[in-house]
Amino acid sequence: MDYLETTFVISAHRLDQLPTDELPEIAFAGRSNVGKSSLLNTLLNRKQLAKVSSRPGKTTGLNFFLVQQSLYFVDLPGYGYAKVGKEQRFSWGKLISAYLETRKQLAGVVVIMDLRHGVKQLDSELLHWLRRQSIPFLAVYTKADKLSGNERTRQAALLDAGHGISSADRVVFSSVNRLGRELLLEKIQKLGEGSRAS
Ligand SMILES: Nc1nc2c(ncn2[C@@H]2O[C@H](COP(=O)(O)OP(=O)(O)OP(=O)(O)O)[C@@H](O)[C@H]2O)c(=O)[nH]1
Ligand SMILES: [Mg+2]
Repeated sequence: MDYLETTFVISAHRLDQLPTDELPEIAFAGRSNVGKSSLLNTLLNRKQLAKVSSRPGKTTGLNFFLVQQSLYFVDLPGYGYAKVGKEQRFSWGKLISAYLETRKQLAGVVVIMDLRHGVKQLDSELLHWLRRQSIPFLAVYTKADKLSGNERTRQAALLDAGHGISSADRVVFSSVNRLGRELLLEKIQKLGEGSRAS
């Protein structure tokens, strides 16, 4: 799957701005600066469709991309970035959790983590919460280009064990060399087919 027809639809800052057509949605979540927007661009084969920045806190709304006229990819603001004001952090958090909690069309969440880092508290909390809510998810360990083959295997095993994730439910990925892109697209398609709305 190389070219995916995609259009940017809306950057929503309130739930009443979300699309009303009831297509399934796949949300992309993770710590600030982990590479969510880069991953979306890599999946969609577009350079700067989702805005990328080396400074954390780039994505601020729920950004909806319509893919192949059939589902939405939703780029979420990152969590865990200390330098945005408390108030802004709180309102993002509220928006994201309200969205994840109430959205019927949400088919699943792709949870993106940095392959170089160990288990992070906020990622653990999100994964626990998704399990409790019975929201299907996929884990992605990104920035794999920064590690050698051996280190990749070791780090992936550490994250699997730390988060209780089976190797079939995660993808080792890189937006720089596109490692894992095909596998992730396949898994996302499966996630979309199990939509809560259908
Ligand atoms: N080496 C490497 N760098 C990456 C990769 N993915 C993202 N980056 C870099 O990481 C930084 C953050 O990328 P973004 O895609 O903006 O991250 P984000 O998670 O969307 O960030 P927020 O929207 O601020 O939460 C940028 O400098 C990217 O170029 C990757 O796979 N490998
Ligand atoms: Mg972003």
